[in-house]
Amino acid sequence: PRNTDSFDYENYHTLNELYSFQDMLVAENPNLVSKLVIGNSYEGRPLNVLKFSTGGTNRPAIWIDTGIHSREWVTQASGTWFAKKIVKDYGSDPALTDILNNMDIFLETVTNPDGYDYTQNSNRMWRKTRKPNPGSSCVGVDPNRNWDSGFGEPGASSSPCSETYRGPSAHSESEVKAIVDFVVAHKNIKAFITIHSYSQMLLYPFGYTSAPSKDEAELHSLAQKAITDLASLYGTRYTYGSIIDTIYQASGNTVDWTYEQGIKYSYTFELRDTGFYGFLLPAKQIVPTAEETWLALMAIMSHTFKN
Ligand SMILES: O=C(CO)C[C@@H](Cc1ccccc1)C(=O)O
Ligand SMILES: [Zn+2]
Repeated sequence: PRNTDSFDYENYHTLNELYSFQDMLVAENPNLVSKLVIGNSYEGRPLNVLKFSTGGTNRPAIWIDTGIHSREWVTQASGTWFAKKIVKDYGSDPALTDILNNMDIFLETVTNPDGYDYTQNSNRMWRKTRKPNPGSSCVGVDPNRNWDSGFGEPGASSSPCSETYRGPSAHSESEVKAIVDFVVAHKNIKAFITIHSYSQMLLYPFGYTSAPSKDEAELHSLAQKAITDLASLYGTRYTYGSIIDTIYQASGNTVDWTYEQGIKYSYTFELRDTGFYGFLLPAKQIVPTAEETWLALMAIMSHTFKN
């Protein structure tokens, strides 16, 4: 595709196509979009983050990532659609314009590039990172168990061959450490949204413990509002609640850590579907999924801005 208008949002793309989309979007919108490289993957690929900013210095910010689990292809595709949506709506949608006149948005669309490349070329069902594990023939760490929050407690595996292997230590994976370092250095992130598929759920901390978060009531009611907005478009129904209550116990997960860093509005999305296609969601569902999810993201971003 020659530009982001002719990019085919209704299909899945190679890693190179997703990276070139990022560069095209920046080139087309130099006053709104820039690209940060926050680190490198194990295999040496840049970890690119799109920054949407209308000025200021270290403004309060919203973080969104997609594709931390590489096989969840509708998420990287949706993240790409979100990037274009932000550019299209700034200046025309009052709510988004208001947000971007006061806050920055950071969007990492390919959060596990090594894994994504592997799903494209070797194993479509790959989930983890691609770093070899010393003393094991099994490769990779689950990047949603590698965070320093309840790390190593029940809800993750100590076996390198497990899909939920937590890794040898917290933040051992460069793809995770890069985000940790970014969050710690930025100090002004107000919402952190990490996007997975599938199950159609909107989840908030905690996953490692059944103890409710201090903000449970607010996170619950905001989640309810967000999934109601989501459902208004195509009737897609989500469940919602704390991670441990709604899906299962999971330690060392992303939003438990971001919440414990003080980022109150920490959410994990599980996009379409509920298992009929699962990770192999047909490409024709990409745009409808992205459109409905955007409504939920706007609910969370607007609430974050107002609070
Ligand atoms: O990958 C999954 C499919 O997206 C399910 C997620 C469920 C989960 C979501 C949020 C926090 C911890 C776990 C996972 O096991 O890491
Ligand atoms: Zn996942």
